[in-house]
Amino acid sequence: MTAGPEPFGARLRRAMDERGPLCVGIDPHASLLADWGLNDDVAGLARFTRTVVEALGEQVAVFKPQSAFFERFGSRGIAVLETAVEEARERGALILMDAKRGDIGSTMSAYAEAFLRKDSPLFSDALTVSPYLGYGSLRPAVDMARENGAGLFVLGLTSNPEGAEVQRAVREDGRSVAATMLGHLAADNAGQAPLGSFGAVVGATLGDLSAFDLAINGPLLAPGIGAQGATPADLPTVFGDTVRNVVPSVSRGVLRHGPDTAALRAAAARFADEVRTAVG
Ligand SMILES: O=C(O)c1cc(=O)[nH]c(=O)n1[C@@H]1O[C@H](COP(=O)(O)O)[C@@H](O)[C@H]1O
Repeated sequence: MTAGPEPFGARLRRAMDERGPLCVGIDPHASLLADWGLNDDVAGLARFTRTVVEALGEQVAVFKPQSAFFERFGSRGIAVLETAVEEARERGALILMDAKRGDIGSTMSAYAEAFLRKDSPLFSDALTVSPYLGYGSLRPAVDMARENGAGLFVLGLTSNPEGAEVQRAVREDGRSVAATMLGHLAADNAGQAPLGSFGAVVGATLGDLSAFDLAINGPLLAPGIGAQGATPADLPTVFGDTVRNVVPSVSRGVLRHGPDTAALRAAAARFADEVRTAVG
């Protein structure tokens, strides 16, 4: 029997150990393009993206390109994204595609083919997905991820205040929706070592979450650091004992230091140092 691809969770753990756990989001907002002296067009998008990948591709564990900022330029924007995925991989960074997909199971398998099948042009190490059509609707993506050594990050407790009305809603059995999603993730990660491949997105902005069991044996993506007001020092309060599984994510907080390569590297290094100090 031939061994399958190395699971995402194992690859992520190694990258976090070697490079530190920081994830830098590639979010080419029109306002950032302007601040960098670039036009809000495909050439500006390509220049911005290449600069970030070249500056940080050998420094950070994970890049999280935000698909919408590429999609807004149509097929030529997607081509820039494909190139970025390839160039980031050459530099050893993992790609978490932030496309927040979620649909009925039969359509979910098409999304899974687009992002999680090894021979797809947009094959990513992991994908953000929304479980709000029911966790079971994500099954084709879970299966495709397993087959291809990829992973998922499921929206659990998001960093924005509006998320609470759905995620903290309490079900008939007394459990919140978010707690239910975390339970499904723990089941999908059961028995995996050193870390499961199915993560939750849990905002670093949320304060004490001790009411939730975050011990899902999988990674916890923590956006909200930097522009949304959270800092690495908040991580122990939010994540408690699970803080070692946290992948802190920063987009604008790093990107606003560009286009100077040295300044981008220094900004990412500062966040990484603060994370190391906070997490130990
Ligand atoms: O899934 C995400 O990445 C995500 C989930 C969440 O709860 N909150 C959140 O801000 N994000 C994403 O994380 C990034 C945050 O960007 P900054 O606020 O610029 O660091 C954006 O790409 C958001 O879409």
